[in-house]
Amino acid sequence: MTEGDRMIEAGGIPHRVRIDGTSGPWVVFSNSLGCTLEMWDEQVAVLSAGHRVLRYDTRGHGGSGSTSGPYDFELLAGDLLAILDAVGVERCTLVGLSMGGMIAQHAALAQPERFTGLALADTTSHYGREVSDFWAGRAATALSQGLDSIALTTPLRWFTPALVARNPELVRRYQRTLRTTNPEGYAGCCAAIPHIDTTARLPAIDVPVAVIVGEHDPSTTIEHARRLHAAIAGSTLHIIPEAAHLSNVEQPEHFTRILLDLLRGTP
Ligand SMILES: O=C(O)CC1=CCC(=O)O1
Repeated sequence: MTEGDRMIEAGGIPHRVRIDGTSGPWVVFSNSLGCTLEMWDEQVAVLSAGHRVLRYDTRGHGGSGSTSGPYDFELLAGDLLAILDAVGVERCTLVGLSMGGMIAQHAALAQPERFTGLALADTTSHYGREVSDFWAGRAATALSQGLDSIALTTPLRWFTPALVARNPELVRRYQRTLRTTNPEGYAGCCAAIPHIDTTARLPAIDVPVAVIVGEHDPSTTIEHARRLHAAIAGSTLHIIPEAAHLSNVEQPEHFTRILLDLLRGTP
């Protein structure tokens, strides 16, 4: 826990929540697998002047509680909506990256009146069947051995080789977070990810949406972003050069500019 964090009961477990900014419209952030609310530090530093910003650790991550899996996106989006209820956030722009983008899609489809805009970054609405074994293997490894071996290789999907060479300390920081993620929570989320299947329901979203993807994202590729963009009439597509999966961390200024543009266009 850092000063400013608070624990909020949602979905039957405590969630670590942090709120920055004192006035303005709400912006809410949902983290990706194996990361924590700290992944948004660079965006929050800018947006909290003029917005109230809420971020939280997803179930099984960081300082939030965990339950045994498997999880699904109804559960994870339900946690987010319960946090919004508990804090009193009636309407907000919702930003999610990767798993957080999958949670954001489910939250927006469940309670569309609540969201004035969405940023769906490095995420997808559907995976092919071929990824099921990959995610089942990750879950099994996490439960049987912990996150050490996953933490060695995963950041090579999160960051480009150039970033790994330029800023090894940042990479080590993300590896530490991943290594200390609760194996039960990580595996629970791995069970949800391959079942994402929102494509057919996305046309119902009728608020401004920024679809964002790192040019070199090997996990949720440009093709996944194009599918999201094609399915949501009010969306714009942003391909961020020199970024892999964690495009907001690798190219924070570019990513934040896209969010500022989105926020300017939302009611
Ligand atoms: O962790 C990864 O390798 C990539 C990823 C896919 C879904 C997610 O949240 O992270």
